Amino acid sequence: MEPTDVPTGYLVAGYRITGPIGAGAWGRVYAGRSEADGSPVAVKFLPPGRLAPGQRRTLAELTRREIRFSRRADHPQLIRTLAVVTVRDPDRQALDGAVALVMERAERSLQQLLQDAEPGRPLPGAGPLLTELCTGLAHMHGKGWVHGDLKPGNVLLMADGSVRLADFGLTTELEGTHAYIPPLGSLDHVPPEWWSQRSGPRGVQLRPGADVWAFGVLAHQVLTGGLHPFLGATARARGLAAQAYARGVTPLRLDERLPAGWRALIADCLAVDQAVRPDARRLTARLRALHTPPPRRRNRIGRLTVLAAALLAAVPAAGWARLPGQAPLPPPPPAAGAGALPADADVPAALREPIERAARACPEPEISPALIAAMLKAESGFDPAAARPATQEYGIAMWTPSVFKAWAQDGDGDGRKDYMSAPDAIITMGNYVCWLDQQLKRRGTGGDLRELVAAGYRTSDKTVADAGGVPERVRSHVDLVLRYLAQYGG
Ligand SMILES: Nc1ncnc2c1ncn2[C@@H]1O[C@H](COP(=O)(O)OP(=O)(O)OP(=O)(O)O)[C@@H](O)[C@H]1O
Repeated sequence: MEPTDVPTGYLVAGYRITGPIGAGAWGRVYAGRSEADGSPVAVKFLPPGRLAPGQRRTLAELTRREIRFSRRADHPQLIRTLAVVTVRDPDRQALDGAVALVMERAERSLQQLLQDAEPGRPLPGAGPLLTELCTGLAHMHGKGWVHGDLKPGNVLLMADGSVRLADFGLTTELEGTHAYIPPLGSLDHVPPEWWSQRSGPRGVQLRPGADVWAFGVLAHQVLTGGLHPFLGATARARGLAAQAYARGVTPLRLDERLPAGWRALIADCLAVDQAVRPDARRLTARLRALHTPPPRRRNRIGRLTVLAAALLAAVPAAGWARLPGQAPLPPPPPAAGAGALPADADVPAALREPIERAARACPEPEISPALIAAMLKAESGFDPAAARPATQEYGIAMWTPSVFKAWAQDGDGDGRKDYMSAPDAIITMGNYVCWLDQQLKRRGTGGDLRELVAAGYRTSDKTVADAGGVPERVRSHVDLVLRYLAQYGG
């Protein structure tokens, strides 16, 4: 195919090209800047080129899909397309008629990150990265779309650390239970059913389970510094190994360093029968739970802590000890009385144990009993029956029921997860603010993390990160939390 060489300084749709980023099978991507405000962009040129008829048809189909889905993609984890134009430049034949897709610019791709990774070790921030990615996938599936080409090269990492799913050239819309795409894809990430399918006039059939399979492969790569779950020197050999597993000839052999929870999640994604692969929404909830420490019963803490200390001492360099997504290693025990709420604090006696338990479950030092107590007092004045129906906030921690559902923990051990139960609401709050704290650290948002967490609980981690600190509209609430925090010795 004729390459689309775009010179530095070239102007397209108000964006000035500043240099090449990379090339894919069908197009080239360049860095650029907006002439209006200097903001960085990436511009993908899909060439008009002189192609063989079959190639031309495929390119036209990919371009049509890319334009269609890029324009409609509207989610924080899907790359945003700012403009789509057809280049008109009769003086440059190779460019005249090319389609230029102007997108927000990422810092690098997951593919690049994996190339530099140490085999066997999880990438830093692996758990939150996979969770964010899965949120984007769940959004697409919720709309009835299948991405169709999920692979590390199509997962982009932004300057603020957030993740975007990109490249909608093979994205398609479900018609009933199936969709159709041209018979293309990354051999390393296509599911086993892809290999055995005959391509009909509309291409090959696709279901959301294909994306879930690809996610399982990708999760294995992210959690093991790039190792593919199926062994082989080439993508085709790995594809054959995946097919042998699907036929029951060989068992699934995931990297043995993977902790049990992650191993089970990946194995579920790599189920041979695509009907039993988990859906992306459930997967997101499982991912969240995997990289936030679960609450523990008080009488088990001593035993678990001894075990954790032994494990930490035995595998200090294994990499897993630092994986944010790994729950099994509990934090070290608090020294007697350390972190406990002052005896004379106005925290109701019945709430002290769940508050201290919630804080202990989080390895982040900012998430102390004093902070959780201060947040609860500012939220509801410690009233388990509090309700603000106008804003859909209920219970002692003022949970919005739909948000609570995604994070819910059973704090009182009655087998139910109920935001009107104070222990359930408090333990879930601890779980959520622990994740918030980790997200804010990962995004590098500057400021006092306790303030940021209190603000994030009222808004979201993204709102706080975008504001670069406490957003003005929650300032007075955060000040209240800080006042109570000081009273509780925090
Ligand atoms: N919005 C973006 N910001 C920064 N880099 C990008 C952006 N979009 C794509 N890239 C990078 O540009 C390069 C080419 O991307 P492109 O989507 O054309 O191909 P690919 O996904 O690498 O391969 P293929 O076309 O075979 O799927 C890749 O390295 C990709 O990470």
